[in-house]
Amino acid sequence: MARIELDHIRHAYMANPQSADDYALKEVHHQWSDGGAYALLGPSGCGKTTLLNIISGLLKPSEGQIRFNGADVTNLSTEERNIAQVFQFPVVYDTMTVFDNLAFPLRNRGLPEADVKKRVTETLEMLDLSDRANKRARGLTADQKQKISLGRGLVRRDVNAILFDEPLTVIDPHLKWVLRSELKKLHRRFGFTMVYVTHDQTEALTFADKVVVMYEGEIVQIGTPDELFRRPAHTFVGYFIGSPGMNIVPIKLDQGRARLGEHVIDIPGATPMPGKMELGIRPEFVTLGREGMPISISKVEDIGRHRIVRAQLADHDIAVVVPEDGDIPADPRVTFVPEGINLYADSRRVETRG
Ligand SMILES: Nc1ncnc2c1ncn2[C@@H]1O[C@H](COP(=O)(O)OP(=O)(O)OP(=O)(O)O)[C@@H](O)[C@H]1O
Repeated sequence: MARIELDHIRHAYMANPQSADDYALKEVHHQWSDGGAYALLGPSGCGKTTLLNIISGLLKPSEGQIRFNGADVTNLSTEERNIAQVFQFPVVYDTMTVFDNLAFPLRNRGLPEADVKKRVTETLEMLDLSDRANKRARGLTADQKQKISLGRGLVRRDVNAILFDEPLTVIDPHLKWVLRSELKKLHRRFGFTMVYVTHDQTEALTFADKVVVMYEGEIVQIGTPDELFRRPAHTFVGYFIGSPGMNIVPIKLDQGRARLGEHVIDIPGATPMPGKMELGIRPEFVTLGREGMPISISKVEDIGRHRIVRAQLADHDIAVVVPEDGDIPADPRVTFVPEGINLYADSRRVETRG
């Protein structure tokens, strides 16, 4: 398996790009560790597939260098990079048996038949396909075929990385959960370097050690699920991760205090900065009660374990998470839990020395 270094990578699909907006992938400069499980998460069109294809070798970046364990692979093909890939739709040889489909990449590399048998049998068991080993792939359901594709990616142990491009799209919801847990187990057992593209936050957060959040051609944060929740580095991360997303309200910042409309919120250590200032606070860190800033409630959604209160605070929409048995007073007010407050200047998080 390999450490993947992305050294000042940029990519434009057009010839002669002029400005940053002409790049589908703006500058990416990161190092991903050997054996890491990374999820590339972001909305449609943010550049996930572009970055994945650059790693796999399907696409040569307009600028920059990509290295595996220090060796430059920028000009190498996928084959030469020794990468396994699993795509959104199954890639399966219909006329071969399920067993032979999985054995194919191993036999191709001349692995002794006894090892082929051992690996394939193990992988079939993991994917719960053992009883179909000798059946032809033709006639299997779409999700069984996709399991074969996953199996073909996982059966090899010698690859530098396994790349997954929205691999569970065609899988039914229950099986999705099962396969995600299996992938996680496999990762722990074999220490594969895995890169997994998805636009589904649940999928990303349950699969990955590190989630790489992309937005408009940029990596805006790489973090653990907990870091993305507590300290979103960009307002987009706050909004995109979490359900509901982070509340983001414009503020004016003085030394140590933020003004939100006529309200004042103490933020020790905060200093005024140039740029558009915003305060971000997750609905879980807003306390509803009889003290604090008055809100007007527009809706209460009961979602079982807790309720989501939708309200206006100083003319801005906010969401508040209230425990199932929590009180909603007639004159509702809110306070912000200090540790849940994040400050943003032009959408980027700024540290306070509170
Ligand atoms: N072959 C191409 N030629 C020109 N533009 C492209 C090409 N492929 C992608 N793009 C553009 O590059 C940007 C990033 O696309 P990309 O497919 O990497 O995004 P994505 O995050 O994977 O989206 P999705 O989740 O919809 O697959 C988009 O604006 C897209 O229209």
